[in-house]
Amino acid sequence: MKVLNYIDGRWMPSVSEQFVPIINPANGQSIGEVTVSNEQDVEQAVSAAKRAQKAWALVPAPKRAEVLYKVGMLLQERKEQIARLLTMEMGKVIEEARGEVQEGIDMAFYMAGEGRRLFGDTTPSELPNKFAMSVRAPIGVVGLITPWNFPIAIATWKSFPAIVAGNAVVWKPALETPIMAQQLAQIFEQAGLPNGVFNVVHGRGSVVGESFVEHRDVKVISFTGSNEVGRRIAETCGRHLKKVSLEMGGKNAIIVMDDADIDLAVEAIIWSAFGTSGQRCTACSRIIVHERVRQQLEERLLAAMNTLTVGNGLEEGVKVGPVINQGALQKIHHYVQIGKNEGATLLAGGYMLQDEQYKGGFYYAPTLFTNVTPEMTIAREEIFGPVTSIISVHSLEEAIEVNNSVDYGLSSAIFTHDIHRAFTAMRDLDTGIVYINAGTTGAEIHLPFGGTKGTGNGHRDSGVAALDVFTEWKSIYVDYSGKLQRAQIDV
Ligand SMILES: NC(=O)c1ccc[n+]([C@@H]2O[C@H](COP(=O)([O-])OP(=O)(O)OC[C@H]3O[C@@H](n4cnc5c(N)ncnc54)[C@H](O)[C@@H]3O)[C@@H](O)[C@H]2O)c1
Ligand SMILES: O=C[C@H](O)CS(=O)(=O)O
Repeated sequence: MKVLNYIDGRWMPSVSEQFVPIINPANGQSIGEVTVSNEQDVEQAVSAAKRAQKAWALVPAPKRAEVLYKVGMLLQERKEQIARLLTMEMGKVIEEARGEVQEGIDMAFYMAGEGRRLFGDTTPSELPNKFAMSVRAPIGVVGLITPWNFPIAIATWKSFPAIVAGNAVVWKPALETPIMAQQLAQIFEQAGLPNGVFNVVHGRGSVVGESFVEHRDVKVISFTGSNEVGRRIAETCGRHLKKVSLEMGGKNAIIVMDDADIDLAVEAIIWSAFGTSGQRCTACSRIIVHERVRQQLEERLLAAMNTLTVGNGLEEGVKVGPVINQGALQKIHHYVQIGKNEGATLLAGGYMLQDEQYKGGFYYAPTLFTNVTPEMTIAREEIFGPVTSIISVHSLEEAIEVNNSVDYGLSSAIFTHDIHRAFTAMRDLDTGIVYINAGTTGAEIHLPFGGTKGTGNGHRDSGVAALDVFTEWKSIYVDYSGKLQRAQIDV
């Protein structure tokens, strides 16, 4: 499989003529190659988008939405095929891959509906016979930069609202997962989106990403990825006074109170900590447990972890797939070493899986630490792998304080049957997403998605809030009095 750029409705290799292999993390084998672009390709894509956007913005929003309905139907038709490719390219197990494609389908229909709403406001004027309103106007060319862990869902969270609002898109997907970008571009092509409204440029962040962050005709950057890269992008956008939406890492926690349903909490922890091999921004990487139920939780958690099968995500019964590449494997293991050196107790895992059945792939055993303190590195930094840590507390107040003590603020959860505790946690947990009696993962696409503190810069993906990123408010006054009326003049 050869993955090319998609620019102005045409499939083309980069002018660089360079390709790199696409690696299946389950076995280390190449499943194709992808073109590696440079600044010239970006220039071409941005000019195409700029030309196309002018006409696209004039198409009425309900008509723009019709393309998204078609996109939703095509995604639905190809759900299984795309999900299988997603597992081969990124490694997540097939049931999760199907779930990710479903997120894209849901987002298509949801955002298509927004084409018939795209609400503005009417507001009474201060003056007689004068009408005042505000409308959402498209911004122009928007640049999307996305990670490899949700290579299709996150692209739909961003591109669908951008397009329905009348913008044109230039997208730089992660170089690890270009096949998903190709699938989405093919679907837009087949759905009849006019040429140039949706463009994909593959390449390295430091070249392609930076060059369109710097580009004067790209008016908005919507980025999802690591904190380090997000901060760099924000600095550049700041210099150019460019609007930027950042969705970055997390250090999410599940709080288990002494009145919790422990079996339910264990089920949620298993799913949130080890699903997608812990490579979710919302992954549960801290378990903050009331000391009275700590031992019970540890025992049941270990029992549940023993039932987890690690392997190729396409195989029946596999619950935990590989991590994305060798670099990720080394980074995860490094954090495990730090955890041990800083005095945490390793209860399970802590090693790479290298038996014959895992040959060539990038597999890490689901790992559980206990006796972790909030100051330890493994309790503060994003590991992005199947590693989670138990921190013991003595009260709800302490649990909330520990939850809030990290630099990130994406998702948190509490297990309790006490309505006072649940509502107090809902109010005081300093994260963009709070779950009561559910794990930290599993966001629904019609609610805003994003976080506080180091997780972002106040914008949100998903839900109607996504439209705030891709539109600008325009206030309009219509004076039908037939005379010049002046506001702000005292007569
Ligand atoms: N908050 C969220 O919504 C959310 C969702 C998923 C993943 N994430 C985060 O993403 C991270 C994992 O993804 P990753 O490893 O792909 O992140 P990353 O930051 O390394 O890369 C993200 C994207 O940025 C590009 N990039 C890299 N350097 C760049 C530069 N200098 N200029 C412009 N673009 C550049 C990459 O090529 C890629 O497309 C984790 O930190 C995870 O928490 C956040
Ligand atoms: O990052 C994308 C995921 O869908 C978010 S969640 O883990 O499902 O909440």
